[in-house]
Amino acid sequence: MAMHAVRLSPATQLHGGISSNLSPSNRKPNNPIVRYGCGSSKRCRTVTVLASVRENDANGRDNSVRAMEVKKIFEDSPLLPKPLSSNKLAESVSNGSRVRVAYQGVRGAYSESAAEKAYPNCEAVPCEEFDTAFEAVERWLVDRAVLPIENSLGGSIHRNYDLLLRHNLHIVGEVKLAVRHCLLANHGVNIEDLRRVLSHPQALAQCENTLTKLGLVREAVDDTAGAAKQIAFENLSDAAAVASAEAAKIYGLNIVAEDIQDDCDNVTRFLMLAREPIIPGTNRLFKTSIVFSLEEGPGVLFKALAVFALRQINLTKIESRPLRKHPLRASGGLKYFDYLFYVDFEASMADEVAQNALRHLEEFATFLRVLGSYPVDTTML
Ligand SMILES: O=C(O)C(=O)C[C@]1(C(=O)O)C=C[C@@H](O)C=C1
Repeated sequence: MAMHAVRLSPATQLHGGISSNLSPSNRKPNNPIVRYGCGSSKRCRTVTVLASVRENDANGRDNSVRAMEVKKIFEDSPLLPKPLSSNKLAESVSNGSRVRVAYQGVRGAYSESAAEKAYPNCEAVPCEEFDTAFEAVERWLVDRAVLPIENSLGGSIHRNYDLLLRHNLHIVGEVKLAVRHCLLANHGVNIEDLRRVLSHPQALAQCENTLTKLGLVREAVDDTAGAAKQIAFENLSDAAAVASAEAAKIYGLNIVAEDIQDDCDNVTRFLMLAREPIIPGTNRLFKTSIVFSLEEGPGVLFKALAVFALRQINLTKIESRPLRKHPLRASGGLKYFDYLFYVDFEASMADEVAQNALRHLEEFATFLRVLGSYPVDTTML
């Protein structure tokens, strides 16, 4: 069979709107339809792409040509927006009608789902780096940024704690997302063919047991959907991606294993960030996130945490990070590591008891900043 040109079909579809002109009878068996688009959002358009690529692979024809053509489809498609990079931020133009939410990764990343859960109907804007997502908010190009901060299996996403401090955005909400990982490979690739697995380090950590059983060599990439895209782009036959079922749809991959995370209860918590804080309320359950540093000495952390215990305020999270601007402190001829403590507690800044606790903490903290006071996501409790 000759290599068919891979082309974008004019049959561009609008979900729930303009219908496709590609009837099932047009679909010749040697012209399988690969769909690139999102299936979850009703407003999202789906481009139908005619491609003969699978047959060509099976017949051992030139895979590099196939890979280049598939790559071109992705690059040309206006429906898979290129992630923003810091030097291309100005290219991000708003149509003005929907909340724009920046996330790190490419289409199909869990962060995109988190943005959609927090702001249904939002325009999710992919960014190459977390810094770009922050910058996009700071420069008024988008309204919000979404940031994964911790996972029930993999733990804290440390770098993102550091970013919270480096930038001056406010936490205005949180979202907890059930993360169900799949192993995605190109069609025709079996689980026994796999040698390598690509994904975000957090996702790899969350599937540690399964990946070890399968004896796969881990390769870290920027995000789960980016891994899926790479598998498809490069038409890899010895590698799979750990990513979502949604990413499989978008990048035309096959799900070779489902629910591969080490525990079925796998939840990632994301933070929503904005230029302005929200006005904290008392009408529902609120949480407040703070960061502080302390002098060195016996019992200082105990004293700091006691300001909450004394007032019956529940702590939900504590994380320590190096104080990077001043990582070492000399005292009594010794050098100590210097830390920042990030604490989340269950109270609103509108509660007097929370204000009193922070006033008390200020008495001995060398630095204190409130990162945000925001409603608790109770949908997963
Ligand atoms: O790579 C993605 O899809 C992301 O959205 C990032 C991320 C993370 O940083 O934790 C989000 C959710 C999952 O825990 C795995 C990866």
